Amino acid sequence: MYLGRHRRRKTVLTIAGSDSSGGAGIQADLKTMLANGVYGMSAITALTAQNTTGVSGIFPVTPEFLAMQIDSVFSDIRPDAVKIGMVSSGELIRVIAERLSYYKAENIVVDPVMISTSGSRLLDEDAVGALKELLLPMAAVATPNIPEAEVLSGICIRSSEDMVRAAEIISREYGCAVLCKGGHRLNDANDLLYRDGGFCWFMGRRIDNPNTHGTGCTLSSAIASGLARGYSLEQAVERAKEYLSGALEAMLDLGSGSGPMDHGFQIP
Ligand SMILES: Nc1ncnc2c1ncn2[C@@H]1O[C@H](COP(=O)(O)OP(=O)(O)O)[C@@H](O)[C@H]1O
Ligand SMILES: Cc1ncc(COP(=O)(O)OP(=O)(O)O)c(N)n1
Repeated sequence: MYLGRHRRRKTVLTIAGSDSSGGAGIQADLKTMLANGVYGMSAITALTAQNTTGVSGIFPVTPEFLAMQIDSVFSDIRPDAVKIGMVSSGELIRVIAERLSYYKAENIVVDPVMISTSGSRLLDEDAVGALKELLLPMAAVATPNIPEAEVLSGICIRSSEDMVRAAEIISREYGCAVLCKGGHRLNDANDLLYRDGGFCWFMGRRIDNPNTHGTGCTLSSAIASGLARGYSLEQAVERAKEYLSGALEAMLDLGSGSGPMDHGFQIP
């Protein structure tokens, strides 16, 4: 029965790879978006065959088909934020940059995914250059983990001071805010946000859970959801870390490798 009432939700587009095991990539992004109160949409850059033990194959879409997906979304339901995850080639990155600048996309969160937890390389050499040159300058925030921040800044990170220095180099070079994630450190889960020449720490509680597949995808999608809903970057990061900690604390245990988190932990 039509009651004449219309609801509007904020919308987020994820441009990323599909993870057949559902813990990272597009699948993690859409679950995170639902749990964070936004309507999620997707443009798939590649299919991956993977599970908790590793990635056995990557099958990229053509540049034309990626453009078609982005056009289909923007021409109908304009996203309030865009999250970019795994993009395996420079050619696909160029398509994304061109289409997003054509549509003047806002609130772009770039997760510069390079290597999976299981150690598989998820992008080629040419893609790193294109990512730096084309995607980082469009980002409201980039969210490298420590190994990715090392590649992007060209310095070795061994301490929290190094995290600040790396984030500063990336931010100055590419003109975006940088959240350097500390999940790869052993004793804490503190992330560093560098923006406009200043920085602040987001102190996380370290959760003793070996199942961390997809933490980066989840965090960046939750940040994009917060930005779409009108939160400041700092508020969006704070809320995203809270959500991620809850998903880790739920202690889901699936698969024989590093398993996924419980994205639906708030659902009874
Ligand atoms: N064991 C953990 N306990 C709590 N937070 C964690 C843990 N591992 C990672 N995180 C958090 O997950 C997010 C993703 O970080 P990280 O694992 O470094 O990225 P990636 O998944 O891209 O490698 C960060 O906010 C980080 O602090
Ligand atoms: C399709 C796909 N995209 C991204 C990743 C990597 O996920 P991420 O959350 O950045 O990293 P980990 O927490 O798994 O290290 C992936 N595996 N697959």
